[in-house]
Parts: sequence; C-alpha cells; structure tokens
Amino acid sequence: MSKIIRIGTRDSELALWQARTVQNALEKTGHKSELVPVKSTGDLNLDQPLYEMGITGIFTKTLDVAMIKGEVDIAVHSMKDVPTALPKGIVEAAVMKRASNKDILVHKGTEFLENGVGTIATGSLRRKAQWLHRYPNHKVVDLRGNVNTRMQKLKDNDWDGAIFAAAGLERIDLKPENFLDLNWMIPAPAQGAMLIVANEKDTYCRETIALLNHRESEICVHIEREFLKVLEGGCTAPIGALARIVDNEVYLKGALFSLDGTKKIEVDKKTPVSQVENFGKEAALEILNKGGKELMAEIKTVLK
Ligand SMILES: NCc1[nH]cc(CCC(=O)O)c1CC(=O)O
Repeated sequence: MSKIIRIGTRDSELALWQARTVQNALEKTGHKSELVPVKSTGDLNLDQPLYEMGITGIFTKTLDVAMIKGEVDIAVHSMKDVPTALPKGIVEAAVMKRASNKDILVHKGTEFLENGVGTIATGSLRRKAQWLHRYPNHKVVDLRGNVNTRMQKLKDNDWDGAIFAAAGLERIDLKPENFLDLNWMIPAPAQGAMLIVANEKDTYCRETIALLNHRESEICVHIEREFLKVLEGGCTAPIGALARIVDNEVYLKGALFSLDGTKKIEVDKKTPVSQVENFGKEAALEILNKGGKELMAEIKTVLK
C-alpha cells in the first residue's frame, strides 16, 4: 500500500522548515507527502476535554487535535516542546538526526559581561536560572514569541542580549551579526531534535516514518526526556539535560536549578550504550536525593 502522507505542521517559519525537511527525507525513501499547515484548534467539537485525552503541551496541542480528528497522518515537532507523556493514541514514529543542541546569546557587544551589570531577555525558566547562576547581578526580563518576533524585540529594546537555540536560528537561516556560544549552558532535554509522531493504529505511517529514525539521536533524547519526566512530575521547572555518545559510551550531564539561579544540583554520569535502560531515571533520582526533592517542591509552590 502506498498513499500520500499528510504532514501536519504549525505555520511558523521554523515549523514549516522542519516539516519540509521531513517531506524531503520521505521523498528520498520514495514516499510522497504533502504539508498541511494547521493554524489553530478553532472549533474543536471533540467528545472529550483535552486533558482527558492527555493533551497538555502549549506548542503541540493544535497538532495533537488535528491528528486525533484525522486531518493529518503525522505531525512534526521540535522535540523539546513535546510534553514527556504523549496524548492517548499518539506514538513516536521517528527522531530525526539531531542538529546543534547549543544555546546562544545574541548580543550588541559583550562588554557588559565583564562589567557585572546587564539585562538579558528570555522566556525560558531554564535559561533564566542558568544565566542568573553565572551572572547573579544581571537582570533577566521575559521574552516570548517565535524566533523572528524575539529577534525583532531584541532590536527594539535596550537589552544587552537574548538567548536562542542555535538550531532554531540555523533552520530559518537567521545569522545574527553578534552572538556567543553558551557552551556552559545545559540545553533543554531534546533541544535541536525533531520528533515525528503518528497514530498508534496507523501501521503504514509508523513503518514508513521509522525509516527516518536516527538511532543515536533517539537514544540520547530518550535519556534526557526520561531524566526530565522523573524530575518534573508534570511541572515546568528549570531543568537541563544533555546526553552524548562517544565511543560506545553515553555521557549525561543534567541539572536542576532554583528559579532565581542561586541553587544548582547537577549530575555527570556515563554508561555503555548497551546499558542505557533507566540511565536517565537513575540520574534524576540522584538529583532528587541531593536536595532536588525539596527544590522541586519549592518550585511547584511558586509556579502553581
Ligand atoms: N521553545 C521554542 C523553540 N522550540 C524549538 C526551538 C528551536 C529548535 C530546537 O531547540 O530544537 C525553539 C526556539 C528557541 O528555543 O530559541
């Protein structure tokens, strides 16, 4: 059986780039597909409330609904935006080869880094906490919107810089004049990876999409997301995790921060690739045992 696979995508420039990349990869395996940009959830008319179907992610909600309504066959997501528990009936079909996992600072000159005072913009709790951990005297202001919007806001304001995922900028071909790789910053779990999801019962799509899976990327992001899942328990906290495979060993660096960046609890572990089962979970339990339990409880009371 062969059919045209309908690829659901959000309509931002980044999302469209990602969906086209999947379309091109499918083309190379001899499979035809079409892009279906999905704008908003609109008039839902679903039998069940979203939460009962396990739909929680703000970035992924729209596509989840389109999948469940049968309007698209697969959906392409930035994997770091996907909640660790997928909605009922939706499964991971493939993880594409990961691009850069780095965070970068787009700035207007780096003198402020030596001066001790500065203002940085980011909407991410993880980036804010890590920035303040390193630069306790700086101010961090909120910044939201898609990549283009955030870049424009940085230009329009007198902030010293804003933090972006390198992968996001590369994908929409934005080359900022001034930027700095933040090699010390621990990225979001699965940053730089794309996830393709399919309906559990759609064997044809699942088998076809599985051809695009990149095993090493999949192993790493699964460890990072397992670490996240065990730590957060359904709440968004300043958590970073990065797994890398070098010579058949997986290296994992993971950390939990307090919201103000004063506290950092971290792990640095390695294990043979053949023994990755529960590796992310064990790292998370280690964090919880080192004061992470109390810190998560504290974060949850503030964010509630
Ligand atoms: N949360 C927004 C988001 N989701 C995915 C990316 C970029 C691609 C990636 O990190 O995988 C971005 C932009 C950013 O964090 O600056």
